[in-house]
Amino acid sequence: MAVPKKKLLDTVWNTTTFLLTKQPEDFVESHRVKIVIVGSGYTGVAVGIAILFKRLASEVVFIDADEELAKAEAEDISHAAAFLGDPKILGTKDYSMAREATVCVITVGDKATSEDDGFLLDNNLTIFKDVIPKVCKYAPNSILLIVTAPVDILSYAAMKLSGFPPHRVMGLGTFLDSCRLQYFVAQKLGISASSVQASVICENGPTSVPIWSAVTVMGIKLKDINKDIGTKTDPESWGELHAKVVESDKDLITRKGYRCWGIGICAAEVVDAIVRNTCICITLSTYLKGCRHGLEKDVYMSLPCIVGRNGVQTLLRHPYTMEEQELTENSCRAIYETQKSILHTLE
Ligand SMILES: NC(=O)c1ccc[n+]([C@@H]2O[C@H](COP(=O)([O-])OP(=O)(O)OC[C@H]3O[C@@H](n4cnc5c(N)ncnc54)[C@H](O)[C@@H]3O)[C@@H](O)[C@H]2O)c1
Repeated sequence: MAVPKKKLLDTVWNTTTFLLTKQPEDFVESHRVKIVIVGSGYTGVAVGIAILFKRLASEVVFIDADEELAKAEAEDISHAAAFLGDPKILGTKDYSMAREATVCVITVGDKATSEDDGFLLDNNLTIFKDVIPKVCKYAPNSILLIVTAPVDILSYAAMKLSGFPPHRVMGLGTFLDSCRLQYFVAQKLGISASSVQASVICENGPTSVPIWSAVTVMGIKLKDINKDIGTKTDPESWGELHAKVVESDKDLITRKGYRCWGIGICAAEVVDAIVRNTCICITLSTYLKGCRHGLEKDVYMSLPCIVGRNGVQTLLRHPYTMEEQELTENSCRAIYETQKSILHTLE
């Protein structure tokens, strides 16, 4: 309906009041899916982009101690928000912006580069002691997805520091390692990665365990064709592919200075499983109460998990071979050896 010219000129107005009958501040904010990403470095931004391209969130908040970085990254992406389903994208150092988040992805990390894993753990643990309580204060019902390395130890620390039930704290663990093994196996066979099922479990690190007994193509076990697959006596040296998986991060960092895309895409897949309650089965670092894997200690390590709206809903019971079971116990022990050095600081 046309507004009489006389009436408009008589009222105080600006372009917005002229164009819209209701002011933006009167709009009701209903049903938002807010995803918070703590850490706006290479990894955090890759996670954010992957989430946005999948249109999983109506709001993505980047939180970083370097507020200008977080704001600039959010703004850079926002300029093309029209092609991402018009989400709200914000950058801040203010943790109150995490309020009512569905998922909080933790990618904070110390900038210092050191070959010493103990140094990395100490520094990142100090950051976690600062960051995790703040996130949990404002997003007490969220699910925490830990990406920061060493991911198994820091997922355990995050569970302790948050006070969240273990099913709501998970680490990205060996999810990307499983994808990498799937990719390398597919390359060797000359077929597509999505036609191959492959998983790597336990530590996200050198003691990770490739489950060769369950590498399949259309249900056909490669182990039924080559009974020595992945072992030292394997004439086809499939085990080299696992070595490539373990070396992947180092290799990419040597060649391009950092790595972020694979991890970003995997993290978005987990967020997708939570937001849409898809109940997919993937290898994630999850809480294991003592005894389950031959060690009477509680640890976080990767196993095939069913993931949905409540986080890790359940675990898959897998019939591992004797050799795989033995390697699993070794890996579990290796994780606990590192974890025990920080236990007293978490009480
Ligand atoms: N599991 C994996 O496969 C995998 C893959 C990639 C990265 N990562 C891990 O993710 C982490 C981040 O890697 P990156 O390459 O993005 O590093 P990065 O240095 O680019 O980013 C880290 C960000 O954390 C921020 N930060 C540091 N301390 C903070 C604090 N107290 N509060 C808020 N923000 C803080 C920094 O300002 C920085 O922007 C590392 O621990 C890395 O090892 C793991």
